[in-house]
Amino acid sequence: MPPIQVNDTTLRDGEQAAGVVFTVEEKVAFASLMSAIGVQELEVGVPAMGGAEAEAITQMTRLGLKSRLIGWNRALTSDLDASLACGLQRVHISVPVSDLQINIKFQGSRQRVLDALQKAITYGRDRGLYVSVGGEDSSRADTSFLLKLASMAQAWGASRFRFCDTVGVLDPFSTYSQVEQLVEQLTIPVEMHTHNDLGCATANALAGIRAGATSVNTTVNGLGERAGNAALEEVVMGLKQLYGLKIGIDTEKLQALSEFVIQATGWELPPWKAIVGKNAFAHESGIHGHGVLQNPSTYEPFTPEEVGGNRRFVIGKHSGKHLITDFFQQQGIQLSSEEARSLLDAIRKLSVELKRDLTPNELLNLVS
Ligand SMILES: CC(=O)SCCNC(=O)CCNC(=O)[C@H](O)C(C)(C)COP(=O)(O)OP(=O)(O)OC[C@H]1O[C@@H](n2cnc3c(N)ncnc32)[C@H](O)[C@@H]1OP(=O)(O)O
Ligand SMILES: O=C(O)CCC(=O)C(=O)O
Repeated sequence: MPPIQVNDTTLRDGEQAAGVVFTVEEKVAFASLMSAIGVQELEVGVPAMGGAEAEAITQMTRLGLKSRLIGWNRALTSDLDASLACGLQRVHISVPVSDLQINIKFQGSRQRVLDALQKAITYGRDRGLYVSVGGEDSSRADTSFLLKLASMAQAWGASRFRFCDTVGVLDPFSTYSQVEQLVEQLTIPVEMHTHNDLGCATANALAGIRAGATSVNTTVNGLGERAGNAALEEVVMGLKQLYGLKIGIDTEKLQALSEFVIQATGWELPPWKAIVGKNAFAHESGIHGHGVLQNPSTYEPFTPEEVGGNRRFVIGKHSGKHLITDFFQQQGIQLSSEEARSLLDAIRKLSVELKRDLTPNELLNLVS
C-alpha cells in the first residue's frame, strides 16, 4: 500500500456536530496536540465564518505547527479571500456533485458548478495556494459527472480530490468500487470523507484506502455531523492492526486526545466505544477474566498501553472464581476454592440487587 496520511477534521466537521462549540483556546490547543502526536494535516475550520473562527485559524497559522493546515471553503472567491486573510496556504474547495444537492445550491445546473469550481481553483492557484477539491455527496452523484468534474478539477490545478459519502449511505463494497474508479481516473491523490449514518464510516474509510485513496478525513471520537465521521482512533488503529501500516501517529496519545474532546464538548462516550471507551479493555465475565489473567491476548486484540488506555477487571454478576480470587489476592486475602465459590454466590446476589458491578469496598465487606 502507498503511504497514507490523515487529514483530521475535528476542528471543522467535528465542530459541526449539532450543539458543539470549541473556544479559540481549545482549537489552538487541540491543533498543537494533534501536531505533536504526528497528525499530518488538520482541516481547521471555515474561515468565511469570520469572528472567533477566523481568529482561531489565524492563531493556528502563526504557530508554525508541523501539521499542514487547510481551511474549508465554498466555491466562492470571497471564501478564499477569508482563507488568505487567516494566513492559510492550503484551501479545500467544496462543490456539490449529486443532482440532488446541485438542485438546492446551483439551481440544478451542473455547468454552473463547473464554472464556479474553475473560477475558484484558478483564483486559489493564482495566489499560490495548494488547492484540494471536495465532491460533496459524491456517493449519490451520477458517476460519469463525478469523474468528469474530478478530472476537470485536476486539469484546472487541484492537487487532491475528496470523495465524500456525505450522508453515509455506502457500505465498504460500494465504497471500494466507487473510489477505485476515481483513483484509476486521476493522477492526483484521492481523499476519503465518510459519515457514520449507517455505522459504516470507519469501514468505508478503510475500504476507500484499500481502493487506492491515500488521504483520509477523521475526527477524534468520531465527532461530527449527525452520527459523526470516521473516528481518528479507529482509522489509525485499523490501518495499524489490519494492514500493518504505521503512519507516524503516536497511538499512545489516542486516549488523551479522546479525553480532550470529551472535555471540550462536554459529551461522554458510550463505554463500549472502540479503542477509547471506558470498557474497551474492561473484563467482568468469568471466562474472559480467566483467560486475560493468564494471557491478555485471549480477549484483547492489542494492548491498552498501545492506545494510552488501561486494562480493568470488574467484579459483578458475570464474574467467576478466578477473577475474584485474583482480586482478593491483591488485597492480601487468600481464598480457598470453597470460599471463592460461596463468595461468588454472594457477589452475584448483591450485583443483581444493585444492578451493577461491585466496588472494592463492597467486595471487602462481603468477606468480612
Ligand atoms: C457537508 C458539509 O459539511 S458542508 C460544510 C457545511 N458547514 C457549514 O455550513 C458550517 C459553517 N457555515 C456557515 O457559517 C455559514 O453557512 C456560511 C458562513 C458558510 C454561509 O452563511 P450564510 O451566508 O448565512 O448562508 P447559508 O448558510 O444560510 O446558506 C448557504 C449558502 O451557500 C451556498 N452554498 C452552499 N454550498 C456551496 C458551495 N459548495 N459553493 C458555493 N456556494 C455554496 C448556498 O447555495 C447558500 O447560498 P445563498 O446564500 O446564495 O442562498
Ligand atoms: O469537503 C466537502 O466537499 C464536503 C465535506 C463534508 O463535510 C461532507 O461531505 O460531509
